Amino acid sequence: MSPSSSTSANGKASVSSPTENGFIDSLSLLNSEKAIREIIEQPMLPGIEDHLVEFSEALRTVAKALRRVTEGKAVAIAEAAEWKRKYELERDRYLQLEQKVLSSEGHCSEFNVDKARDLEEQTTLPDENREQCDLCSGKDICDHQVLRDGGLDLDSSVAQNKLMSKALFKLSWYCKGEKSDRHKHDIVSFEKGDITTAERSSKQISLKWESPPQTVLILTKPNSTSVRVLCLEMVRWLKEQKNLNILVEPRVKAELLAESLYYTFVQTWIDDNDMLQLHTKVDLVVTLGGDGTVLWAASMFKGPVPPIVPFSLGSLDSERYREDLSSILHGPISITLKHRLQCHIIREAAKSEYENEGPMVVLNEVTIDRGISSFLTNLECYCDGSFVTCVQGDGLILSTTSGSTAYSLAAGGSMVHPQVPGILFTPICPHSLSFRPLMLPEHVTLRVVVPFNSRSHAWVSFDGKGRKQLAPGDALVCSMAPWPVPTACYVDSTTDFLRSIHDGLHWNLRKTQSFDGPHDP
Ligand SMILES: NC(=O)c1ccc[n+]([C@@H]2O[C@H](COP(=O)([O-])OP(=O)(O)OC[C@H]3O[C@@H](n4cnc5c(N)ncnc54)[C@H](O)[C@@H]3O)[C@@H](O)[C@H]2O)c1
Ligand SMILES: Nc1ncnc2c1ncn2[C@@H]1O[C@H](COP(=O)(O)OP(=O)(O)OP(=O)(O)O)[C@@H](O)[C@H]1O
Repeated sequence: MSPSSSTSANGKASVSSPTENGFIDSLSLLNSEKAIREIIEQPMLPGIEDHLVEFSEALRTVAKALRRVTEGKAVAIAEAAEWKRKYELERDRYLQLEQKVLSSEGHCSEFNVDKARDLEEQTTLPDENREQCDLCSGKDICDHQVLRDGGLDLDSSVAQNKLMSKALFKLSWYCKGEKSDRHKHDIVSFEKGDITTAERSSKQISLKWESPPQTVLILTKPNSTSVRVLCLEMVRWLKEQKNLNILVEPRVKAELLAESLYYTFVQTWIDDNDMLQLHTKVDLVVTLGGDGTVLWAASMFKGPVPPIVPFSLGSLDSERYREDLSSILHGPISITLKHRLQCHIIREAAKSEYENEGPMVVLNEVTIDRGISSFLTNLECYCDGSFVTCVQGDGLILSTTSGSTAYSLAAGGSMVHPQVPGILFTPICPHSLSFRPLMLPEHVTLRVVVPFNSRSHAWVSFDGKGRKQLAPGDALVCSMAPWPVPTACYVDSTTDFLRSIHDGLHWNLRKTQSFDGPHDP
């Protein structure tokens, strides 16, 4: 039997002989256990601890740098999308200009509504019959060629007797009865050393159709009998009186067909990819339901959104839909451009940028909260790279101004007119007496990070939906989306806003003080 060995606190090995006593095996075991404990407890070799600290700090710096790069990429992707949008707008404007030039040169001089209708019929002919165009002899570009039916794979059982091209419209800004085609931003001038700001730019926006709208998407709140009845009526009226293409969700198409085979003309889409093309086809979206249905409608358009006409059952008179829709289809329409936020989730554990998530686009707000965890959230917030604060409480709401009357309001945020561009920064039940809500300008990028020392995960939700978990090290990056939601007004944006806070929220409702009683002398 070989001698057993153990290591003492000073690191030297001690050797016991098996002949020393009969308990040698258990003794050596006890000795080795003690030795291991001593090794664990003894201080490290001088310098090693410092090296380890340095090494872990270096690793953390590298991780931070990598995360910054990924976040930078997310912002760059959002910027690229914005540039693409600008390019497409510019290209469309150029094509329209070209069309105008051709018209003035006599190529398409008789391009009017009737001609456009004739043209629609021609374009439904097979390709070989479409070579010659009456208006431009097939040589030049007309609107109908640029915009004619593209990717959307509409229900093939439906006879499409009309061309699905987008109606053109123009926006103009009004102020005190004056009209202007250009949206004047606040410009600071300093003529002769005096600083002045230009005319206020917050004006009522008016949308004027340049060609008649042809396709209406109707979205309805599910499981509501009054909504279903109104939808049946409205679809029939829009088809028979206005001769429009009608699109509905697959669920609604099934409901309509279950009601009557009369509704076979109603169109729908087949899969989610088709849904992504809707913005290229739809001229107008009508929602039948409440605010949640408007949020649903906006969520269907990740990019540009067609004008939305909300019919709120219960609160507004849906009986008047014929007059309201007639005047909207004729135009001009007063609209509110409701801003949206775009969000990306940057995962700490992501091995490549493709594992990050986004953009998610919200009309009301993005909320980061503690979910089912009973611990305080611990959220580090940065605005364009500057540290804002650490939110310790139930969570944080980043809200648009049109969402300021929703969850942000319930958490103590201000109500803000929807045409004010900005991002509301509203804590949820902060565990501090001095945490007041903030409002930041629309051009900032906000970053909310769950720090590594957070006791729990956080949860993020988008307009109250699509909950996702944020692990320590994960970040949410949020900025203003380039695609607002144009919403038709009943009167104008200010009157509608005030009406919604009076009627919907009973803002500052108080019994009027009686006249009798003490008066100032
Ligand atoms: N404590 C709260 O107030 C609270 C809590 C969770 C969610 N919400 C809100 O609910 C929204 C989701 O709405 P939903 O309809 O899918 O859920 P929901 O059916 O639970 O409706 C929530 C309520 O919020 C109202 N609402 C939604 N957007 C509004 C807005 N911009 N202005 C005024 N009121 C608004 C709706 O009319 C509805 O009454 C979220 O975006 C969030 O703002 C509020
Ligand atoms: N077309 C739809 N498909 C699926 N879900 C929808 C659709 N339209 C609305 N919803 C969902 O139904 C819920 C209720 O909708 P909505 O807010 O319109 O009704 P409401 O709560 O009765 O209205 P109010 O705003 O008056 O309280 C929302 O969560 C919304 O996301």
